Amino acid sequence: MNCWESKIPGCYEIQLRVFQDHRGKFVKTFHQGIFEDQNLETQFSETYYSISSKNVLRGLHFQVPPKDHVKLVHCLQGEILDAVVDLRVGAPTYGQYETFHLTEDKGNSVYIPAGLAHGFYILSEQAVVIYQVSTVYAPQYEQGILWDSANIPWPTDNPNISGKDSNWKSLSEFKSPFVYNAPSFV
Ligand SMILES: Cc1cn([C@H]2C[C@H](O)[C@@H](COP(=O)(O)OP(=O)(O)O[C@H]3O[C@@H](C)C(=O)[C@@H](O)[C@H]3O)O2)c(=O)[nH]c1=O
Repeated sequence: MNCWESKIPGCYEIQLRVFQDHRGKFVKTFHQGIFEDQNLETQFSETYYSISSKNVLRGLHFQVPPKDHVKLVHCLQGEILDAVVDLRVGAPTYGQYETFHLTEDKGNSVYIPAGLAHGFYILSEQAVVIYQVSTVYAPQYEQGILWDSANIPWPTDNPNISGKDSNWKSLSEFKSPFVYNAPSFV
């Protein structure tokens, strides 16, 4: 497993090892020891997946404190444009986005620290996206920002989105409760 920090501190792209043979593929998406070695969260509380068709956009979502959480996102089937926006007040990248091209073929994941909004757009005919999150789903703490309010270069202006996702506040209207804790070095 290789891990690269993106321009957003604490947000990583992870390249998994893909074993391929005449039967197909074998990919391990999480290994406690390796995550500990990289100082990444290892206590995940829930795992879930969604199946979406082309042109669907889900997001941009997050849970606010005290139910905020780390997300580990992996595209099991198909191809997505994954995006995060830094909502941590005081972060050097506050308000900025980063995108990742997650595909079944590459076998890559995104590790998203608490305090980032997350969403993705489906590039393939269908995509299956699986997540691990470090706190359980708490609908009363679930919030979002409008998908097109953070300058993310989505491939379309007219994605297929849920009613809920069309009604979030824009990034500029959102009062962030997240505070950036810079990593401390001894
Ligand atoms: C996220 C979630 C949803 N649900 C329910 C609520 C609803 O009835 C149904 C679909 O929920 P949503 O419309 O919120 O699903 P979706 O828009 O796919 O939400 C997901 O979007 C991406 C971008 C993320 O980052 C995820 O963490 C999650 O927020 O599933 C749960 O029961 N548990 C959960 O953890």
